[in-house]
Amino acid sequence: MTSNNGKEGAAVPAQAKSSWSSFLKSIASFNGDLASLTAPPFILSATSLVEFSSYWAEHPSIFVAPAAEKDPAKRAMLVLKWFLSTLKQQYASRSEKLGSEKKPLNPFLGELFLGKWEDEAGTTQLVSEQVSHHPPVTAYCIWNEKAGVRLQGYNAQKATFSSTINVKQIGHAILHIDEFNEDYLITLPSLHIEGLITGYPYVELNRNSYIQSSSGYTAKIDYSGKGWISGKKNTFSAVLYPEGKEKEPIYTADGQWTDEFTIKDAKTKKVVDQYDPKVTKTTPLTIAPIEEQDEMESRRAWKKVADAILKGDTETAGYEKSIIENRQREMRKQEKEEGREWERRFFKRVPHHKVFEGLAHKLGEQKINEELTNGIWLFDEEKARKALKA
Ligand SMILES: CC(C)CCC[C@@H](C)[C@H]1CC[C@H]2[C@@H]3[C@@H](O)C=C4C[C@@H](O)CC[C@]4(C)[C@H]3CC[C@]12C
Repeated sequence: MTSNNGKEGAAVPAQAKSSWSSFLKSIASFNGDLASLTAPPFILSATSLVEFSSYWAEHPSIFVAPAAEKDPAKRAMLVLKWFLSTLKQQYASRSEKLGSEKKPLNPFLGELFLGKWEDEAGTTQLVSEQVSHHPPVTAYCIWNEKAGVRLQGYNAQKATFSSTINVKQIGHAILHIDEFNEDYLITLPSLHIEGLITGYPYVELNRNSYIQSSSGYTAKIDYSGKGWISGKKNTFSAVLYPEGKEKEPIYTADGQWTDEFTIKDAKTKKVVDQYDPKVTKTTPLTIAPIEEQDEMESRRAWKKVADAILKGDTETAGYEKSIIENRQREMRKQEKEEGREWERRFFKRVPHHKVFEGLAHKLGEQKINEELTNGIWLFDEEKARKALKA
């Protein structure tokens, strides 16, 4: 049950087999907080969940492409294309790289992941910050100044166990395009873990998710997987239609989010765009060398833990992790004594988010459940300017 690079059926060491079956027994009764899940060492990842925000823009050219499109319907189609192109990074990149999905490191309050992508799209910047620890919430902002495109959002996860681990994502993302003063609300799909029995877990997305634009277009993405009888892994089918007219689609998109997909004109059935992850390479994210990073930056803060996990040294990983956790406990105690709260570096809590509320209403979504995300989080440009200058 060590990584087998996706080749199932390889010999599994007896010790790993028995710790995996005890793990399976333990998750049947866990309480919904993924952070509290004690996974066997071989399923632990050396990467913190705060890094996952970068999956939104590993193809910067696709991320900024809608800003150059004058036609609003085509623009909405390009936003859908970008969203679909992020799914493989978000939900399958670990199983592809490591042979199976792994349990990420649980970020501490204030943990940061900062970087930028430099390529033909210019500079695209990323800030990701753990804005809450109980419940765990990550907020992020990704922007490309030249193109005038900005994505911001935050998310938490709530897990339940019923045959497998089922995860509901709480939160949303909003893409803003300056040129057209346009916003797109992106809802986050729920997911479940497949392959728990075989010991090579991977993510499958559930039901559907939406993209609602302020310009009056809705995209609905339906997810399906490999059934008992038919169907392929990681399949989706999407429609883009004028708001309220689901039966009158303008574009359709079909394929596998881990593989190729095609976008067609719904009337003429002509292919208008295609995407193949094997052809469209990702741009690597540039981050500061560890020694130049702030002490709150993820790779610097977790270095000793990550090194130990990669070496398979569980004892040292546990010891180094407890140093971080104890320091965090001390900080919270001190803040409580001083009657203050930890100051977030890039985000602020707001009472309402009008853009979200307006677009969510069009989708018939309920209000934001603030309790589940410890508030409504917005990128604070003022704070960011100061923090990035420092
Ligand atoms: C593998 C298993 C045995 C342990 C459980 C791991 C569990 C905590 C992981 C597994 C998949 C993770 C999802 C991941 O697929 C992608 C995303 C998208 C990203 O934008 C936000 C985080 C999220 C939802 C991860 C959360 C942690 C999950 C559920």
